[in-house]
Amino acid sequence: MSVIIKENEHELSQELAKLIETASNEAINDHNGFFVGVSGGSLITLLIAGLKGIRTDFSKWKIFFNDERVVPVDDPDSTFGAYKKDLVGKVPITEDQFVQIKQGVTADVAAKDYVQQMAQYFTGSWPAFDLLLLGMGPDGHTCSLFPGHPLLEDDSRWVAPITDSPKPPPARVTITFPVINNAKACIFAMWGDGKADMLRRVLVDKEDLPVNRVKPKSGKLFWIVDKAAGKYLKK
Ligand SMILES: O=C(O)[C@H](O)[C@@H](O)[C@H](O)[C@H](O)COP(=O)(O)O
Repeated sequence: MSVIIKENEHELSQELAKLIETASNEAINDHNGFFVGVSGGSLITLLIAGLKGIRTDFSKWKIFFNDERVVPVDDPDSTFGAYKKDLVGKVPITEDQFVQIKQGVTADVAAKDYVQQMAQYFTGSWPAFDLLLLGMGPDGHTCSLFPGHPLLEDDSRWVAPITDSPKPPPARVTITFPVINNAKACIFAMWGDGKADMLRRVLVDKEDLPVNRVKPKSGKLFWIVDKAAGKYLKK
């Protein structure tokens, strides 16, 4: 595991972009495609800032959602809606490169359908993402895997529905831990004072929180944070 502390949000977004560029170019050289999972929340801001400057063949990217809210695309809560509004057009990525959840169905149906969609790109018992870009919530959740929730133990399916998410909106779909830990690399990226306490609990106290269950078998796990978020971490 590597913990990288950058001076500010700008440097953090540049570092994140550099790691994404390397992962993308390696994947494209290896299998002519880059399969990346993205999260919602504040990560999008970092990606908008960083991705513009990277040199890679964006047309080879297929972008999946680590989790997605079961709402219409034009709802302000839709993660795809946010990427469509804020990222498409600013970097050479088109809408159809995103693997979207099925619209107008329950979380259960959307989760099953998402597995079918993923199965068009991955073989094997678990999908092997080239990279997962993860966020951490203030309670230590990642994707839509929340502390104390039974989904933390789900090891039977690639994508699970959740209808009682403590972070609104309640209905979502999320990849499960076996999928996360089968990824070739995982990156947590975050900034700001608001993340500092939880980062201490996670990385210093090593509490049993969902984010601490992210242990990719590949061993490639990065935490990239700014000085404010990392203020309790040793240099
Ligand atoms: O649906 C979501 O909300 C996200 O996918 C979620 O998993 C996010 O990564 C964390 O909640 C952190 O969000 P922030 O970075 O906005 O705190």
